[in-house]
Amino acid sequence: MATTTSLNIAFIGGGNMASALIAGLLAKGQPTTLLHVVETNAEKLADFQAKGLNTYDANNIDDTKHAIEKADVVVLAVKPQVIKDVLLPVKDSWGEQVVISIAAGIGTDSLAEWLGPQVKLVRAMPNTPAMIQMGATGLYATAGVSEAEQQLAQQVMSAAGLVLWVDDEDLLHAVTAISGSAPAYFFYMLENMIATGEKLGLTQTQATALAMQTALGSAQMALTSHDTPAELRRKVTSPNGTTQAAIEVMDDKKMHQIIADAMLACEQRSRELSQAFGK
Ligand SMILES: NC(=O)C1=CN([C@@H]2O[C@H](COP(=O)(O)OP(=O)(O)OC[C@H]3O[C@@H](n4cnc5c(N)ncnc54)[C@H](OP(=O)(O)O)[C@@H]3O)[C@@H](O)[C@H]2O)C=CC1
Ligand SMILES: O=C(O)[C@@H]1CCC=N1
Repeated sequence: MATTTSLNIAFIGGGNMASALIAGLLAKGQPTTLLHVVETNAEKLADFQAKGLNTYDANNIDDTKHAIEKADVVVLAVKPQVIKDVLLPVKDSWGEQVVISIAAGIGTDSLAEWLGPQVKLVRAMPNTPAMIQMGATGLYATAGVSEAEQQLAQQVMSAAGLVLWVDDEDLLHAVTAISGSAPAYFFYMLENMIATGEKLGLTQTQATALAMQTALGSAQMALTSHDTPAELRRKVTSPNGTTQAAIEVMDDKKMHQIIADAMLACEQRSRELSQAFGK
């Protein structure tokens, strides 16, 4: 089977998530000459062109079709709000390409209607740490996608980090809540820890270095330890000590409930996007 480095991969939409995935692919050795980006934004196109990628003006339907025709794999990386309008004008352009949609919420029933039922369709929910090959991606393949085509999609997305298949499309809403959107939860925690560190007298540089190294160390420890996160937490928490004082505030303010509510809101919003912008 072809490796990603011999595949033509086209991105329709060259924004934040496409840029993160492209960075992952480039780091894995994907030649720029085999990467294609279709975008409306001239500045973004110029940036990709300066890096040696092939670029196409999305305002020109023929240009978009040209990119699709060249590609073995096409990643749909536009906002859920516009994906239908992007796909319908190029419905007659699809051949053997494996199409990977990363649009949050938009179901394969809608996508198949806009692409045509013959298209080999995979949905993915990646996250932005893809940029440093530390991403986590949930994947779902529709019935018509062969084992080899699934492997192809997996190769493309695994350039970004961990990939994990779900066999029920509905679970992609949960994947969005636990990993797709979740880098933002951790960044939010870091932002606020750093701000409070400064209020406690540390410089911004000191607070940033200490908070970030602690996030990295904790994640690495949780990944490599035989202990569960709950056990690791207990090992930091001396009876009646400093950590207990902090955790008691989190418990009193029902932080566990805040985390659960936030993830449920995320999952629910993904379902709403599916209703609002699906067929
Ligand atoms: N960001 C994230 O962490 C994640 C995002 N996703 C999904 O990825 C998709 C993209 O999100 P994100 O990268 O954040 O969004 P961005 O807005 O950064 O990227 C979308 C890009 O598509 C461009 N665009 C708009 N219309 C068209 C068109 N007709 N043809 C081609 N390109 C067009 C936009 O240009 P312009 O700026 O000019 O409008 C923009 O550059 C979404 O569907 C989102 O749900 C999934 C997982 C994680
Ligand atoms: O916020 C969003 O809608 C996108 C999908 C997952 C992460 N970002």
